[in-house]
Amino acid sequence: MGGDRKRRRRDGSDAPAIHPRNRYAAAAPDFAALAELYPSFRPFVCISGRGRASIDFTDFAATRELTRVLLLHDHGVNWSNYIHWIEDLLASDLIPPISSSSGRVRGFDIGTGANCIYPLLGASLLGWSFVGSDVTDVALEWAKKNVESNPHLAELIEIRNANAMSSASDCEADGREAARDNTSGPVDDIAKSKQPILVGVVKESEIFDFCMCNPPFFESIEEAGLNPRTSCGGTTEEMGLRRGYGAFQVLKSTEAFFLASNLSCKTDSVSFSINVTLSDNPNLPTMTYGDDSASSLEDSSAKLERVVKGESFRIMVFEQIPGTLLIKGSLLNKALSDTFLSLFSQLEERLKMEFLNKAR
Ligand SMILES: C[S@@+](CC[C@H](N)C(=O)[O-])C[C@H]1O[C@@H](n2cnc3c(N)ncnc32)[C@H](O)[C@@H]1O
Repeated sequence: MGGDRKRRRRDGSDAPAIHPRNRYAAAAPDFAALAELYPSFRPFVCISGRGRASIDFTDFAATRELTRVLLLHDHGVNWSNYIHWIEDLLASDLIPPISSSSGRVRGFDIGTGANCIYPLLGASLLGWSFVGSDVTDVALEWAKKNVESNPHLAELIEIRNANAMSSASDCEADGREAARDNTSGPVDDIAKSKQPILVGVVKESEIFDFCMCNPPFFESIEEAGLNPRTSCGGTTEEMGLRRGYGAFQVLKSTEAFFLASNLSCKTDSVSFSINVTLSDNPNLPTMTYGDDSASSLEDSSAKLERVVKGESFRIMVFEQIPGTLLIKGSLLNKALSDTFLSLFSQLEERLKMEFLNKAR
């Protein structure tokens, strides 16, 4: 069974081909084996006349349990816990019931991310409807694509650009304000510069049963790096390198970037990670990329002269969800925080230039 296979629908059209890197491209999930392993899934599995184990895909409870065991078994994730905790809260006396006109639970996911994971899970596991907001173009674009590629859930999920919504409502508010009083008062710069979260993003008269959010949100990679116990992911994790570029290509480009800076790299192509060691007496970086990056690499070489020996940081490339590669840097030596942040942001620029520009 190859990844190029195309199934014919009953109406004669081609069903969308399964992506070749989809974990089920070569072999569909083994329902019998899953039933052996997960007793909760067993009642939904039936054996056809030809001895094939399957489930009734029109049964909501069966598809819900299948989603849960596949996420757990094949992806090692219990993402659905978050959704089930909300489910428990809604069923408890802590939150008064809200009767929406549709009778459907409706949630607001602040910062839904490129994966849009919670709206997708909430809609598929429990039939809830969602508004998922975000502020970065890449997250918004991929969240929409992820919703569109699940047409059975698309009706239930709306993706909202928090920036666009709130600037529209700011304009309206400013207009109203100006009409009332055309002597403008002092502007609160801090409030203006903050990104909107709910005000202006939630529409007037909209009602939600709950609002959820999976922080942290960082303004910049520097801010993310302020906590020495966190790996330097933040906005970079949402960089979203597109399909068509494998993790291996990105790993190799990352390695080339560090080698060009005369840094020593230990690349592990099994775990898709690179351990980078800064020398205490580095040579000037050799330029392999365009002249435009010369000054920034020279800056970093000046910084390198002040640094210490030993493995300094680790870069990992991984695919968190199909279609989005994440590049994560972890600082191994706290003393190198400045150098790490500087090199990591140069790497981010480099990879964006190489992979995002090509993909446009
Ligand atoms: C840690 S990620 C969470 C992604 C996803 N919800 C998850 O749990 O995997 C945080 C997300 O919040 C977004 N974000 C940051 N500030 C925001 C704001 N003011 N409103 C909406 N989204 C925001 C970021 O762009 C990022 O996609």
